[in-house]
Amino acid sequence: MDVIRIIVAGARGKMGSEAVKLVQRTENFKLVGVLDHKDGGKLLNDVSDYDGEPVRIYTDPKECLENCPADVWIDLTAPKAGYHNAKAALEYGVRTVVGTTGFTDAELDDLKAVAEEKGIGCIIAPNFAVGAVLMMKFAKMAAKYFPDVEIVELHHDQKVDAPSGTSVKTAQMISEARTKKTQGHPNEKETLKGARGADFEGMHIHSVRLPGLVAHQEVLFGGGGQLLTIRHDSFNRESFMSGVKVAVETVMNLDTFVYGLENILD
Ligand SMILES: NC(=O)C1=CN([C@@H]2O[C@H](COP(=O)(O)OP(=O)(O)OC[C@H]3O[C@@H](n4cnc5c(N)ncnc54)[C@H](OP(=O)(O)O)[C@@H]3O)[C@@H](O)[C@H]2O)C=CC1
Ligand SMILES: O=C(O)C1=N[C@H](C(=O)O)C[C@H](O)C1
Repeated sequence: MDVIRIIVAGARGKMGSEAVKLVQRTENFKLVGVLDHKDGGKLLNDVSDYDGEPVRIYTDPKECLENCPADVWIDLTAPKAGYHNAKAALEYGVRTVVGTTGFTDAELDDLKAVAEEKGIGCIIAPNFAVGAVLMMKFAKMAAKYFPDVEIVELHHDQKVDAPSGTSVKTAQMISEARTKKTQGHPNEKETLKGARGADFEGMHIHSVRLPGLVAHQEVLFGGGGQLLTIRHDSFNRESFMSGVKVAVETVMNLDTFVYGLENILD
């Protein structure tokens, strides 16, 4: 098996530190550099419990790419940073696996254009947990029969983007199967702004942020006298790592842009 050289961006964060552990324990993955906000110039070993071969922390993506020859850039940072990092990596000819959420449609289109122009793989997955991918697929199946749907996503209170990337992806997948419909009473009025949540093509997305939570989502379908609830819970960040591993392995054989893990799972 060929060794896959990997840079992890956001390596000191909640997801990035799990990704570093994943790279460390996977036989043919090799950590060659990391990017983060803090401790630029130091070794990761000096500021975390990483005990693999020493790797340097960079704060500038281009400098990181120039100094750390890599096959794959894993990005787990923050909305704006994730976009700029992924673009820099693709322009440098490095394949990308992006878990960062909160991109605009224009940013996604731009990353797709750069990946296609360069002819290299780029996987953007708003959720790497296999259960969450199944939740989205089941929701799409149900939407054919139940056009009335509300999405409730619940996350820890350190999350900066709302609604979550997963809830937006869920709404996009549902809209592929759902007959367009504006839900609720036609004369509905909010007496408190935001009471009905975000509006995605007439579907509503509600974002809950509370300490103690990790990542959770319910998709509620209502029909005459019945309610179908599809729910997924991630109780820890380890739950995302098998998806990250599959994405890294798959991106090595891709020469195009993929949005959503469901497009690469069997
Ligand atoms: N696709 C998926 O399955 C999942 C995706 N996510 C997404 O992954 C991202 C990271 O989540 P999480 O780990 O919880 O967040 P954290 O805030 O814990 O980690 C983000 C890390 O990136 C660093 N960072 C932020 N901005 C920059 C920048 N401009 N340059 C360099 N480093 C930067 C942060 O540093 P500092 O703290 O110093 O700012 C931090 O170390 C989010 O977008 C989240 O939505 C999360 C879970 C699952
Ligand atoms: O920030 C998080 O934690 C998560 N972000 C992703 C999202 O926005 O959907 C994936 C997962 O829900 C955890």
